[in-house]
Order: sequence, then structure tokens, then C-alpha cells
Amino acid sequence: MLSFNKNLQRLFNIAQKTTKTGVGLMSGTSLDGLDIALCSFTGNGTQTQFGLLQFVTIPYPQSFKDEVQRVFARKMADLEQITLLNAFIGNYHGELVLEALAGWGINADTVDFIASHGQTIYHAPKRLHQRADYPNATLQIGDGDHLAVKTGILTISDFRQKHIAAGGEGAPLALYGDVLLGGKPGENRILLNIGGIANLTYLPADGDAAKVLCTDVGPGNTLIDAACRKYFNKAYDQDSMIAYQGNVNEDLLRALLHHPFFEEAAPKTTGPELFSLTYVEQAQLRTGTEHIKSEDLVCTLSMFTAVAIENFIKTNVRVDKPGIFVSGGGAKNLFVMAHLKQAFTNASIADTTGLGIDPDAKEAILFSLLGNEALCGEPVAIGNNPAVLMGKFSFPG
Ligand SMILES: Nc1ncnc2c1ncn2[C@@H]1O[C@H](COP(=O)(O)OP(=O)(O)OP(=O)(O)O)[C@@H](O)[C@H]1O
Ligand SMILES: CC(=O)N[C@H]1[C@@H]2OC[C@@H](O2)[C@@H](O)[C@@H]1O[C@H](C)C(=O)O
Repeated sequence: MLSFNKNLQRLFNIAQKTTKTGVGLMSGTSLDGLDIALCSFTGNGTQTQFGLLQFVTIPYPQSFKDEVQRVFARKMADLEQITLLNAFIGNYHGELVLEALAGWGINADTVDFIASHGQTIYHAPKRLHQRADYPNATLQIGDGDHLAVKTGILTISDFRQKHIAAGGEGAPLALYGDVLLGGKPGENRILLNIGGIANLTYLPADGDAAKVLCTDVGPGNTLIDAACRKYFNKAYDQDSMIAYQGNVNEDLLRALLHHPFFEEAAPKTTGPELFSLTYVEQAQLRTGTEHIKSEDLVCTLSMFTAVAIENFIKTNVRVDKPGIFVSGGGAKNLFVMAHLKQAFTNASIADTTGLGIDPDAKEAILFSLLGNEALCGEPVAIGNNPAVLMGKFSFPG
């Protein structure tokens, strides 16, 4: 009798289950913590029935953030540190999953799969590295084998490489989930995620997948957070309290908005490799605004995020009365949200709660959904994005 690896038998059994339970993990560019979403899935593709069973963000200790910051978005970094972190993060994320499951009173044996994004440490689309002989590239660490062995749960990880191999920039992957969960016939919708970087998916009212647009649009919270860390020793500008104490410096704002990224055709991606404090300091030097008050700097950076989003939507998504649904930590940035509401008086703007999606959980849900597709889906053609199933399988035993 033909015998084969037990892991493959287990994989086959999970893929055939009518309803699957999956854990989605997202550790974003803000480095605030690990988002953990426990979801149930029946079916796949546009027929997916999905439920968010539990969600938690487990904050990272400062010591861990400091260790990741040593290599995060840096052109020059310590190769040993990257190697150590790759194993460490995989194992650490496994521990955090076990902690979350224990907190929910859920036995790990009842979970069919983990879908893990890992931690992006460098994102290098060709538009950034500009080296003709090299492809688009991106690197997420926190190896899936460590998660699988730590938790005993089948783990699917490293989703972005297939996207690049098939012609994409490795991001944003949000569209694969947004199309399945967020579209509504008869409504033009924009699903805007304001994380470290801001990205959006435009879902047209006629449901035409060819017209769907998903792209990064510019900085989200990354510059605001970096300035808060440097000048106020705070992780972020809670409820925009600092921004509201300052004024926008119009010269600096104009200089910040002056970069070829904003003129490039979508879809396009970016990251803190470009939008860093170095970018801001160069703009300050050009405009002689190095000595403005720190409150004015945070206020101007908040306006930069808001205006970059406004400009993108007004130039590229010219539809009447769109419904704009915001997710990510930036949905709580009062200053940015107030500007968007003022800029789009003909649109309805709310967070994604109205879609039945917890705004903080959206990206973790996305990865659980991509995991479900990796197990039992079909490649879907959306806009000019690669029609591929993404993710690599790691077995516990
Ligand atoms: N109450 C609040 N007021 C203002 N900003 C907030 C608030 N709560 C969260 N944020 C912002 O949201 C950020 C975290 O957002 P989120 O978790 O969506 O980022 P991420 O998932 O790491 O990013 P990305 O999607 O780019 O990978 C914080 O760093 C902070 O800037
Ligand atoms: C390389 C990378 O990690 N990109 C992230 C980042 O955070 C927001 C934006 O930049 C987006 O392009 C992407 O994440 C989301 C989950 C995505 O792929 O849709």
C-alpha cells in the first residue's frame, strides 16, 4: 500500500473540512504588538462565510521593540541580529498564540491552522531600490516552522513572496480580503487602512473585479509615531492631543508632499524605508523649518498623512458619494479623521464596524482569510493583481 507523510494526510483532512477554525496573525509596521484573530470559515472565495470568534492585540514590551528597531527598515543592519530575530519571533509569536488561546479557554487541538504575516523588516519594491537587475523584494521574518512546532498547529506564512514571484510588489494584500468581505453591489466603497502606512482598496458599485484598485497611498502613523518617540518620549499621539496643540507649517507640508511616489501610477507600495524621520529632516532643511516647535511638527506630519490620502482619492478614485470605511490604529487619530471628514463632505466616512469588521482586527482577519484560501481556494483575478494563492506550509511534526 502506498504510504505517505502523515502531515500531508492531516493537511488533506483540514482542507476538506466544511468549517475551519483559523488564527490570523499580523505584526505591522507600527511595531505596537501582535494582532491575533480567531476566525471560522465555511467555503472559500466569494462564497466565504466568515466569523470573528475572538480578537486580541498583545502589546510588545519595549525591549522587544528595541531589538526589532535595530534592523527595522534599515539599509545597513547586523546580519546576526536578523538571523536570531527570525527564529526568536517565530517562537515568540507561537507563545503569544498559546497565551491568547488559553485566555479564551480554547484548546490548541481545535484550531485547524495559523496564518502568520510575520514581521516586515525591509520592503524594497523596485521603485525604492532602483537597481535594474533586481526584482521587487520584501522580507518578513518570524519563521513559520517555529510557530508550528511551538503551537502544534499547521502554520501558513510568508504570504508576500508569491505575490512578488507572480509580478506584484508583495503588497498590499488587503484587496484579496476586501473584495471577499467588503464589497456591496450598488455602492462605491473605499476601504482605507491607516496603519504605519496608509493603504486603500476601491470597490466599485458594479462589482467589476477588473476595476478594483488596491494600493498604498503614503504614510499612515509611521512619521507621527516616530516624531512622538523622538520629541515627546511617547509611542504615539494619543487622540491627537499633541497635534491639536500645534499648527500646520505650510512650507514644510508642501515639501513633504513633494516626492515622485505621490505622482506614480497605482498600484504602488512604500514603507518606513522611505517615509522616515530622515525624509522629514531633509524636507525641513530644504524649507528652513528645522527649528519649528515639536507640536507644530507633529501637527504638520498628521496633516501630511491626511492630505496624502485626500489627494490620492480625489485624483484616482473619482466617484460620487463613496462610502469610506476606515480601519487600523489611524481610525482613532482624531486629527486625521477630522480632516478627511472635512475634505469629503459628499462621502460617508466611518470605521469598518459598520461592515461587521472590527477596525483593529481587519489585517489579522485578512491573513486568516488568506490562510483559508491557501487551504481550499482558487486563485482570483482582481484588477491587475497576480491571481495566485499565497503562503507556505509548516507542519508541527
Ligand atoms: N487613540 C489613538 N489616537 C491616535 N493614534 C492612535 C490611537 N490608537 C492607535 N493609534 C495609532 O495607530 C498605530 C497602530 O496602528 P496599527 O496597529 O493599525 O498599525 P500596524 O498594523 O502596525 O500598521 P501597518 O498596517 O502599516 O502594518 C499606533 O502606532 C498609533 O499611531
Ligand atoms: C510590506 C508590508 O508589510 N506592507 C504592509 C504595510 O502596512 C500597510 C501597508 O504597508 C501594506 O502595504 C502592507 O500591509 C497590509 C496588511 C497589506 O498587505 O494589505
